[in-house]
Amino acid sequence: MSHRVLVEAGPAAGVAVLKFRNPPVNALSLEMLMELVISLEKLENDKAVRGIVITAENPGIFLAGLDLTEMCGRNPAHYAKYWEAVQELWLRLYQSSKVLVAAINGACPAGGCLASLTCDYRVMADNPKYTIGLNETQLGIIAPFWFKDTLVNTVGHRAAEQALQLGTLFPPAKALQVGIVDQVVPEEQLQSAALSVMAQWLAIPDHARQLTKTMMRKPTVDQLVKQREADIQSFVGLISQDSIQRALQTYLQKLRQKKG
Ligand SMILES: CC/C=C\C/C=C\CCCC/C=C/C(=O)SCCNC(=O)CCNC(=O)[C@H](O)C(C)(C)COP(=O)(O)OP(=O)(O)OC[C@H]1O[C@@H](n2cnc3c(N)ncnc32)[C@H](O)[C@@H]1OP(=O)(O)O
Repeated sequence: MSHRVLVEAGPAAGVAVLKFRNPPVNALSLEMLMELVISLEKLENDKAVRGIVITAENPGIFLAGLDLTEMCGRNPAHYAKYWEAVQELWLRLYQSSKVLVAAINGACPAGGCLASLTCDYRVMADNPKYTIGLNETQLGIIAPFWFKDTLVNTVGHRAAEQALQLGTLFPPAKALQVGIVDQVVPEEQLQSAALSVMAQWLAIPDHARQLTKTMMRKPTVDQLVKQREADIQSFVGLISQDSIQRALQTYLQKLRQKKG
C-alpha cells in the first residue's frame, strides 16, 4: 500500500493518473522514490494502461525536488542507497513505454523538473508563483550529467547551458518560451488540457510510438546504464565533501528561516 503516491484510473479509457502526496512539499525522500518506482512498475506491467498523467494531489508544489535531508549529515552507505534510488526512478520514467504527460500544478525545482522532463509532454498551470528549472547551482551543487542530458534533449544545448549555469527557475511564460514546458494553460484547465493532449498521443499506434521513443532516448539512457556504479561513487564522493555539506546546510537553514 502506497502512502506517498496515489494512482487512480483516469476519466478516459487506458489512462491512469499518478499523484504525488508527500507533505509538506512533495520532496523525493527515499521512501517516496521507492513507492514511485513500485507504482510505476505496476503501471508499466498493466496492459490496460496506455498513458499516465503525472501531477501533485494538492496544487502549489508539484515536487520540491530531491529531499535535502537525505543528502545532509548521513553516511556514505545512505548516500549510495539514496542515489541508486534516484537513478532507478529516472530510468523507469525515461524508459517508460507509456505516454507520460506531466500536469505541473506547482513549484517544480531540480529533481522535480527532472521528473517532469522525463515525460513526453509537459503542461504547466499559468500561475506566476510556480517556477520550473534545474536550480542546482543556486544550492552550490551541480546537476549530474544525466540531468543535464535530459534537459539538453528537451531545450537544446545553448538554452540548457545557460539555464544550468545560472540555475534558472522559470515562471510559466518563460518556461514555455525556452521550451522546458510544452503548453501553459489557466490553472483550472490544467487537468482537462493534460487529458486532451493525452488523447492526441494515444491516437498513435503504441508500437510505432514506443519504438520511436526508445530510438530517441536510448543513447542518453545507455550513458547512465554503462556507468551507474561510477555515478553512485561520484555522487557519494562529492556529496560527502565538507564544502558541499556546508552549502546544503546553509540552503536548508535559509528555507527554514524564511518562515520566521
Ligand atoms: C554524480 C554526482 C554529481 C554531483 C553531485 C553533487 C550534487 C548532487 C546533485 C543532486 C541534485 C539535486 C537535486 C535536487 O532536487 S536538490 C533540491 C532542490 N529543491 C529546491 O531547491 C526546492 C527548495 N524548496 C523550496 O523552494 C520551497 O520549499 C518550495 C518547494 C517552493 C515550497 O515553498 P513553501 O510552500 O513556502 O514551503 P517551505 O519553503 O516553507 O518548506 C516547508 C518545509 O519543507 C522543507 N523543504 C522544502 N524543500 C525541501 C527539500 N527539497 N528537501 C527537504 N526539505 C525541504 C523546508 O525546509 C521546510 O521545512 P521546515 O522544517 O522548516 O518545516
